[in-house]
Amino acid sequence: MRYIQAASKKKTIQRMVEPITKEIWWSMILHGISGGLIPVLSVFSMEWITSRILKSNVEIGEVIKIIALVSLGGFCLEIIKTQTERRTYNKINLIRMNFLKKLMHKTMTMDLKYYENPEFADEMESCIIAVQSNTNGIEGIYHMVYLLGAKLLGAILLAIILARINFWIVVVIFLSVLFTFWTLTKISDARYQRKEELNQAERRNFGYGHLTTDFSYGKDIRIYNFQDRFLQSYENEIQNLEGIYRDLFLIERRFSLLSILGLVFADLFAYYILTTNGMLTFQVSEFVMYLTATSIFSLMMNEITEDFANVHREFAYCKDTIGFLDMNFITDESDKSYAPGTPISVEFEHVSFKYPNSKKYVFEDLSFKIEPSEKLALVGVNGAGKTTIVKLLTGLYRPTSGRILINDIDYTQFSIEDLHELFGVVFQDIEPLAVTIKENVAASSKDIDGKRVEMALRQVGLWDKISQYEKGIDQMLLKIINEDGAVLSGGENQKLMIARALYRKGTQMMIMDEPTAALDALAEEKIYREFDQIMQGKTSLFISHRLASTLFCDRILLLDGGKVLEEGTHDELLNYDGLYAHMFKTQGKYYQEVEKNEKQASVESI
Ligand SMILES: Nc1ncnc2c1ncn2[C@@H]1O[C@H](COP(=O)(O)OP(=O)(O)OP(=O)(O)O)[C@@H](O)[C@H]1O
Repeated sequence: MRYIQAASKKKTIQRMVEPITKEIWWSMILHGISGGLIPVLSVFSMEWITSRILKSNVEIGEVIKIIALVSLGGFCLEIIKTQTERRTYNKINLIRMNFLKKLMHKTMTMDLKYYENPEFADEMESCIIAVQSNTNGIEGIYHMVYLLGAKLLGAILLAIILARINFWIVVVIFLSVLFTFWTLTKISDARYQRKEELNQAERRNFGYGHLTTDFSYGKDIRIYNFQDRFLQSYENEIQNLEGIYRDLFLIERRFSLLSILGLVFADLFAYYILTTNGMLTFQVSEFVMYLTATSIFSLMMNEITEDFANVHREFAYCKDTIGFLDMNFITDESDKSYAPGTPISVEFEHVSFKYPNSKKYVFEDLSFKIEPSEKLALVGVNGAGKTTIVKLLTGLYRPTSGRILINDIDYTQFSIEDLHELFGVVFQDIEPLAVTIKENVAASSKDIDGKRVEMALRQVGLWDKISQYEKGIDQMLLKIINEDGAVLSGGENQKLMIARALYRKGTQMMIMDEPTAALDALAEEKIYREFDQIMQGKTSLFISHRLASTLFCDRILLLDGGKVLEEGTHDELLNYDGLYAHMFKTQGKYYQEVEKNEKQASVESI
């Protein structure tokens, strides 16, 4: 793998043993002893019962007594075995959930450059596989190892019994089992080697499933007839997966045939020795006992082999998960705190940047400064790099070269938490979370100041709407988790996100990336009018395609070809008569025409 390094065997075992509590260990011992004695009891009971039945003067009462005692013993052992297993099942499940929690934390805190990288996502899939199921991965191994104790003890005791007839029976069965283990590991190794291909195919399959079931794509799929296109692509994905599975199946078929041959040979050998040696030396009851012991031993050894092979298979994924959890995916981590308490200045100093998987630079040698409390508008054509500037400024990505300074200090010196605390950001692709309105605004579930939530909602003009809900700011949003959740419109969501940026106490700079794109003209006009009050004197960066909306800003930067092409106030740039003036006039003409058409339409309708 390129990004994630699997942990060593030793470290993986260490990490997996750490969370096992004393209670689980004791349960395992109790389960192992009770489960291990059951097959031995069955084997001896055959001898006890047969010898009584074959006596010339059969005493039915005695036979029934033995059957009753054996059944009672078996019942007690079975109860201990199943009860200990049941009680421990949930505890093992919790261990897996804790691993999953750590993985979720890692995923949510790692640098965005990993999160946005599909190659990384494919590698991460192997780590997720190990924590998302009860029967596979980490939890699967715990369950299998837990159950193995009983099987191993049973097999050892039976091996001791069988070794009394002929030591070679045990040796041959053991060798055949080793051979089966080898074949099974070959099969699982083949699968593991193709895991990235499989993950990639599964990710794309999931992607198509998501596309067709996520209702936000529903309208476009129907209107633009994407159905055939998606079904065709999905068909290709099925064929791709089928190809991989076919290759794996061929390997599986070859090795499983070999393993079956090994097992048949071992069984034939054991029964041969038993019949040739045993029939001459043993009584019938002993013979029955050894016959039963041989078949149970052979079955148990097969089960044990399969369990070991499964543990071997799943362990490979666990090594990836532990490796992932132990690795650091946060760059330039500093624990130095920083809380200036006043509006900040921001400076890009000869910054060059390209995305990790890309050869093309978005900027080369970009320099500009935003003074404390200054309101700067950033404009430019699509793809000019405006959002990338926000990602760099907020530390979601770091410059490839050059420095970003906050209050003249290199921002890599501050802890990422403190850096994030400085910014109230509203991105263009906004999505509220499926929690209450107040949690959405406060971005927290604890210590929420209801008054501040209300004030922020009033400032963005959303209070009238929210106060109409019976539960007010305690109303849940979205229907994914709560079917009574409220669904806000695109513009209302955008207002909610602005309210979130305003709520934060530590915010010293407001960043608005197309914050009004989904707002209606009245709401947009109101927000601009009240922008000074909304921004509360904070340093502000405002990105918008509607150039008229930049009028209230102190300065405008026009970004083009990875450089600052023009810079100045709105009037200065109009006088300069460059690209900004051209864009503004074109937009102005468009808006004037729309306005003219609307007026004409209303006159005609009268
Ligand atoms: N995660 C990414 N990986 C690789 N390239 C990216 C990534 N995100 C953006 N880009 C590329 O970086 C360039 C700048 O993108 P950015 O989103 O910053 O532009 P923008 O000016 O905000 O565009 P718009 O006005 O359309 O929102 C684009 O060429 C885009 O394709």
